[in-house]
Amino acid sequence: MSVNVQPERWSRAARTWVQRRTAASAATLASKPPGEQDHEAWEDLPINSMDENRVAIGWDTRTWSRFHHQWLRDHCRCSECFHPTTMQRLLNTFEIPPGIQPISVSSTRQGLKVIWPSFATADADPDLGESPSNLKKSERKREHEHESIYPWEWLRKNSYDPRMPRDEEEVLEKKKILWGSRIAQSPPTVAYEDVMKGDKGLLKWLTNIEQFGFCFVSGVPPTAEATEELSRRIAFIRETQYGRFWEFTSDLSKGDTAYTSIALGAHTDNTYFTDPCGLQLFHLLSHTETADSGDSTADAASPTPKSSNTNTSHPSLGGTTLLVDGFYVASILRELHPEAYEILSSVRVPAHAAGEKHTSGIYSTAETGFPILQHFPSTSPSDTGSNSDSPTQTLTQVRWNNDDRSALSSLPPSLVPKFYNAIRTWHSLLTSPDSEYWAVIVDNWRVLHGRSAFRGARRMCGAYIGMDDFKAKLRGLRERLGKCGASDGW
Ligand SMILES: C[N+](C)(C)CCCC[C@H](N)C(=O)O
Ligand SMILES: O=C(O)CCC(=O)C(=O)O
Repeated sequence: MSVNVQPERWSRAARTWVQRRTAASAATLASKPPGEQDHEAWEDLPINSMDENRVAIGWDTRTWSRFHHQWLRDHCRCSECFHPTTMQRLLNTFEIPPGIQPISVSSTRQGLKVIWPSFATADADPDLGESPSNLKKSERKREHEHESIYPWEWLRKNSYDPRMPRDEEEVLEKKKILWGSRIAQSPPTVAYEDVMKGDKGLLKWLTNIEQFGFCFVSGVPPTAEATEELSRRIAFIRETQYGRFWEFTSDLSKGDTAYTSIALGAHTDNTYFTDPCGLQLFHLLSHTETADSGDSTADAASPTPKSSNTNTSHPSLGGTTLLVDGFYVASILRELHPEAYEILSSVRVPAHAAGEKHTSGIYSTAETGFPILQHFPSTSPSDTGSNSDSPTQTLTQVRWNNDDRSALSSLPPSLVPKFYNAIRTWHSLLTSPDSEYWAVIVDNWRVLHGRSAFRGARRMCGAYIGMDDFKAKLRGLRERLGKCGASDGW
C-alpha cells in the first residue's frame, strides 16, 4: 500500500490518517486481549509528506522525523550508491545538487520509497540521434530516475531530527552497571568452554565487559596458548613495546615495575598512548614459593581464589589482582566533590613510558596530556546507556596511573594545590574498601587494576585488545545474534 501525500493536501490526509489509525486502534484495542493490541493497532505504514527541503515521516500521531532531501539522496543504500559487501558509499556526494527534490515519495512495506531526478548528465544515445540537449525532459527523467528505498527501522534509527531514543532493550543491554567491593558476592563470570564453542558465549562475555567493565572466565587451562586463543576470540591482539601476547614475571625483562614484585596501585595502562588499549586480559599461570618448588598452577582467570589448588594466588604470597570501577568512583567524586571532578576532567596530565628507551624509544604525551576523566558530548544519556545524569557530558574514559605520570610542567601555578587536593581525594576513593575488588579481562578505559606486593615465583600472561576492535566485534555479534535488529547506521 502506498501513501503518497502532496503537501497541499497534507492536513486533510493527515486528519484522515489519524482518524483511521485512532479508529483502527480503538477497534483493535476492543477486539484484542491486552498484549496483542499494540502490534495490530499500528500495522499501518508511517505516513510521509514533503516540502521544498525535507521529507517528514509520521511514526505515530505524536512522533515525527524530518530528513533533508540531500541527506536522503546521500544516504541511498541501493547497490549503485552503496557497496552491498563493503558497506561503503559509491555515490559521489558532491554531484548531488544541494537543492535536489524528490519526484515522488511514498510509504511502502519495504520502507520509504523516493524517486529522484537524475543529476548526472543523461547518457544520450547518439545512434538514436540523441544528444543531452535534445533528450526530452520527461524521457531524461524517466530514463534516469533513481529509486531509493529506506527501510523503516533504518530510517528510525538514523533519525537526526529528532534523535530517536534507542529502544529500551538496547539501552538496557548497553547500560553500565557500576559496582563497588560488593561485586565480589557475584562477579560477572562466563565459562571458557562457552566462550570458545560459540558466538553466544562470546556475546555474553563481551556484553558483561561492556556492562561491568570486566568479566571473569572460569575454567581457562593454565597455559599461555589457551589464554592467547581466548584473547583472539575477541579480536587480534594489540602489539606494544611489551610485545604481542605477553608473559611476564618479576625479572625486569622489560623496563617497567610490572616486571617486579612491588605492589601496583589501582591504575589503567598506556596512559602515555594517545589511545590507551581498550581491554587488558590477565591470567595468572603460576605462583609458587620459589621458581623450582612444586607447581601450584593457578587459574587466575577464574573468579576469586578457590579453596582448591587452582587459586589465583596464595594469600600468604601476595600478588592478588585488584580491580576498581573507575566509573563508580568517578560518580561518587562527582556527587561529593564536584570541584575535584571538574579538575580531573579538565587538567591535562602528561604521562610517559621510558623504560625501553634504547629499544622502543620514549613514549610521552607531555606535549598534550589528557584529563584523568575524559568525556564525550552526547545528545542524551539514553544514546549511550550511560548513567550520567548530565544530558551533555558522558564519562567515557578513566586514564590514571600515578606511577607513569610525568613532571607537571604546564600546570598553572594557581592550580597546583587544587590539583593535588583533587588527586588525593580521587586516590582516597579509589583505595576505599568499598571500591576495591581483589580477578582477568578488564575495560582499560574504565576499570583500574593493580596487585598487591608478592614474593615467590609468579608468572602472569595476557594481552591488550584495542577499544575499537572490541566494540566492532561486539556490534557485529549483536547485529547477528543480538536483539538490535537492523544495523545501526551504515
Ligand atoms: C601488561 N604488561 C605487563 C605487558 C605491561 C605493563 C605496562 C604497565 C605500564 N606501566 C602501564 O601502565 O601501561
Ligand atoms: O602483575 C599484575 O597482576 C598486574 C600488572 C599490571 O598492573 C600491569 O601489567 O599493568
